[in-house]
Amino acid sequence: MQEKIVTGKDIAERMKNVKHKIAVTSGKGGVGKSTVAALLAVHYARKGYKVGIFDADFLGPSIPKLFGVEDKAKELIIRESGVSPVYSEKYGIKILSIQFMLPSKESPVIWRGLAINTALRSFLGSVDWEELDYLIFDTPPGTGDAILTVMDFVDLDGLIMVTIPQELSAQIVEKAINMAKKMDTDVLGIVENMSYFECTKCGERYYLFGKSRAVELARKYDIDLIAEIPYDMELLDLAERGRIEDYEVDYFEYFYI
Ligand SMILES: Nc1ncnc2c1ncn2[C@@H]1O[C@H](COP(=O)(O)OP(=O)(O)OP(=O)(O)O)[C@@H](O)[C@H]1O
Repeated sequence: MQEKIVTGKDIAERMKNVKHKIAVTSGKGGVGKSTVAALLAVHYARKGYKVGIFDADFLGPSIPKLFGVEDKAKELIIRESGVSPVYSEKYGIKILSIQFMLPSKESPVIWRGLAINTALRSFLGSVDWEELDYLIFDTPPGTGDAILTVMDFVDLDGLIMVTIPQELSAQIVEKAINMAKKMDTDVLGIVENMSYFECTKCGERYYLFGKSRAVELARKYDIDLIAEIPYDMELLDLAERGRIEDYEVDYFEYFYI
């Protein structure tokens, strides 16, 4: 049987009842991009909006783990009309991840290039989100195929760039900002993660990774610095236990989209 090729029109049809679409990306891997995408989704969900997360991070899909829904793949409902996402426990955030398509959570994803592009398009064209106020895309780090495909096929409100206070991370974010410009996609803001660690006993701040370039980047490109998130053991603990929805601090209080 020949597989149907998903077109931009099919994807636009899927997205037509999604009001806002925001992609979260980063320069380097492991800087907390998925965590930021999850916290943004929780922020909107707490305000009563209908929210979805599309985990398009083919290299390290971690959204299901953050929300404790790794074992819910079997609950995915595949109908003629499309794939229905699973729901997070506390706020009913709709979640779809590449991880749900893997035989086990330890399975690596070894697709690349064209295969990533094709698989991503096929997902984008088959998920039945119904109505959403916000759809957050967690994309792989860097300026690779997945983010380009998302920018090509989805009419995004824009990108949020996540960085840490490290020269290499800032450099790659700068590249990503320039890529977004070339693709005519707005950068909604920069989030600096793991900015500092605050001692819970004496309140002193330690700048673990050194000098921040987030403020400089924000100024240079006239982009908002949305948040500076500290290294927080409670956040780490909740993330590890799949309870990110229980983390109470809201770093997006002053972010309006
Ligand atoms: N502010 C923070 N405080 C403490 N731990 C954090 C913080 N942000 C992220 N982490 C932890 O750091 C690790 C990496 O975070 P995360 O998976 O969100 O990064 P990522 O950039 O999405 O990684 P990848 O490149 O694999 O997609 C996770 O264990 C996460 O719980």
